[in-house]
Amino acid sequence: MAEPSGGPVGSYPFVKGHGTENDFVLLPDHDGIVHGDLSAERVRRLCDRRAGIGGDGVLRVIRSRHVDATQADQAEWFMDYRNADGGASEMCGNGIRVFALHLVREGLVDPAQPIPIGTRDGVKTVTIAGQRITVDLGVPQVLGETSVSLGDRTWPATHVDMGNPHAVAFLDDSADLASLSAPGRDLDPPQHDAAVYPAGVNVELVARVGEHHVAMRVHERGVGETRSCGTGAGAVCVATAVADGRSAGQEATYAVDVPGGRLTLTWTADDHVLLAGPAEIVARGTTHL
Ligand SMILES: N[C@@H](CCC[C@H](N)C(=O)O)C(=O)O
Repeated sequence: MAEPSGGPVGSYPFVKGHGTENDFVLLPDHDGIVHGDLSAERVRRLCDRRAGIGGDGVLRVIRSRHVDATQADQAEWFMDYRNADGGASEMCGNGIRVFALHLVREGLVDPAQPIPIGTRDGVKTVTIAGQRITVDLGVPQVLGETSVSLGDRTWPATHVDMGNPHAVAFLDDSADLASLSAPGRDLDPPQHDAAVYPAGVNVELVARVGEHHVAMRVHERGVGETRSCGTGAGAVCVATAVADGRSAGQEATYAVDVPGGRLTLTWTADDHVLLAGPAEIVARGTTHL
């Protein structure tokens, strides 16, 4: 039974999961009849960490044919991703790994085969090998230099498009990522060039840890600081490899430490970015939110 606004009345199922502590509320809505247009207000209620279930975003689990018929012949399932503020984004690298795990747990796909999933950035392929869930994020675009600021500090940043927009800034060797906010506090929203990013941006602040090993904090568009960002880690891999002088056709792999764990990123010789790491489903239930 649908509300006039297109949302549901009564209880409906949800699933909670995370990838390196980037956490999501999944809404099974296979044929698009439970949640209608899925309003921004409903997404905000679900993601609210005090009055709701809590999450960095919502992943509606829906068949591609109900969202984008052009993807339906390649991918049965579509990840309808929304940021915690209710806005849509093109892609979510951790979300799609959690989404694939959910499809497997529900018996909706064969985990032994590559799993194609539709997104607003086109079809992505996920593969599962034990605890390691890998998504091919596709071909990155390095779009030049910009800058980002936090308080009275400004850094040069690399503009990387991973399907969604990113600004990657490297801190001085001596800089401490933890010092970017008061102890136990989240990052304030970094300032960016609105002319470069008219639709907003995800900002990654990066420190080198060792050879082919970096650490990052991220402030996500539409969310705030999160414990991890998969496309952000992909952008960091690309910006770091460029800074390290990677030449076209050369494979580069980086360990990327995030507050919620570690991701492994590979920029392949054929120019794709692969994001690998763990994902977990932690709860299933019903909600009336
Ligand atoms: N956490 C995600 C990215 C989610 C979307 C982002 N906030 C945006 O607005 O582009 C990831 O793991 O990639």
